[in-house]
Amino acid sequence: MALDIPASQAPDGLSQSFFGSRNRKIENITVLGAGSWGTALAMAFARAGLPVKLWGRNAEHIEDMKKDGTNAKYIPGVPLPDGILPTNDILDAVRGSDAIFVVTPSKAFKHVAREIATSIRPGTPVISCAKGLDPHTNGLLTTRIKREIPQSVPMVLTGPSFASEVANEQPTSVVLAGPTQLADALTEALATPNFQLITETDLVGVQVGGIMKNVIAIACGMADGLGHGSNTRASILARGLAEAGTLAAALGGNPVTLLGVAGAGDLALTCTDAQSRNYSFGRALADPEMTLSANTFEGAMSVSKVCQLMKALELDAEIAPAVEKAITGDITPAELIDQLFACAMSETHAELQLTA
Ligand SMILES: NC(=O)C1=CN([C@@H]2O[C@H](COP(=O)(O)OP(=O)(O)OC[C@H]3O[C@@H](n4cnc5c(N)ncnc54)[C@H](O)[C@@H]3O)[C@@H](O)[C@H]2O)C=CC1
Ligand SMILES: O=C(CO)COP(=O)(O)O
Repeated sequence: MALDIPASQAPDGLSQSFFGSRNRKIENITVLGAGSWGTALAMAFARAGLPVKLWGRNAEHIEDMKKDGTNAKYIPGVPLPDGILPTNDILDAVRGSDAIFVVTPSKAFKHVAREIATSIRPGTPVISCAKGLDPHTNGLLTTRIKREIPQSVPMVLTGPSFASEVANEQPTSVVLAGPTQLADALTEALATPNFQLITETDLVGVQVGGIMKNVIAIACGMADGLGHGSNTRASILARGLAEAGTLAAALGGNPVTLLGVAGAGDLALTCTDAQSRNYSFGRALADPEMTLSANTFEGAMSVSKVCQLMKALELDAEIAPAVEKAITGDITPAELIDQLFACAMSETHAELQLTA
């Protein structure tokens, strides 16, 4: 297995080159991926007053969006604000862009990054908004961005943010991680009272928070689907936070980051709310009568990769391996709960270690 572990911070020089001698500002935005999260983000950015090109791969879907003035498939009932230009031409979408948000599922990152690589200006922020691992390497998505588009500045947008709530202007805070000067400039351009951006420099910690909350939410969904109580769910959630902390530290991130919006915040959201597709996926494993309408389950896609990564890093893990086994059918959801509550918790797992 190829291990591809990051530090992924852009060299200072590149983010400096964004501002450069022509004093570039954030004046236009590109969003790649016209699913639920891409569309909700495009709406938030357009409400901040910036023109947004919203690219989707399906030409018919894009034509429907232009005709109807809404994304009926993913965000029904919410009109697209002025300033959003849906397009099916990915190169036109990224050419001349000041910031590119990649909002496809993780599995598409390599292909999308390769397609746009030669059309990106040096120093342009390319911001991962997905919450999974690169399936080709088990590495972080910022590492993939850097590899495919070396002249770009990889960044991350993550945190507790159901797309439909952002689209409906519910007050929301997300984290924007990357070099400080660029993160500040993007925050100034994009934040509104109902869509706040918190800047952060720990690219590794925030990505691990987003990846792991999806895996832990599947376990919480199983517990709830079996009819267990809030105690059970809270225990899995807290132990999942610790498991995420060990992974973040091993990859060079700071476990303290996991206590913030992009860790504990997103876990609290995803592990307790039926709006979450990952939580619902777990519930459906425990309750075969339940049907699922969505089809993006990042936690289910990434759990085996997370397990391989943790094994390669010689980390103890309880929840991710149990979730993997429950998905492959090696254990039942009831056995998952038995396993998690039978195993004696080591000190590392009992507490989130607060030093990197
Ligand atoms: N929906 C949400 O509330 C949030 C989602 N996210 C993350 O955003 C990412 C995208 O999720 P959603 O937009 O929710 O999924 P979605 O299922 O609503 O939409 C996915 C979009 O990606 C497109 N797509 C799929 N495969 C592709 C490929 N190979 N190339 C190009 N486009 C492709 C689909 O056509 C669709 O437009 C995921 O990593 C998810 O974890 C993060 C925060 C919130
Ligand atoms: O990431 C999300 C909210 O922060 C969305 O979670 P799901 O992918 O589980 O729906």
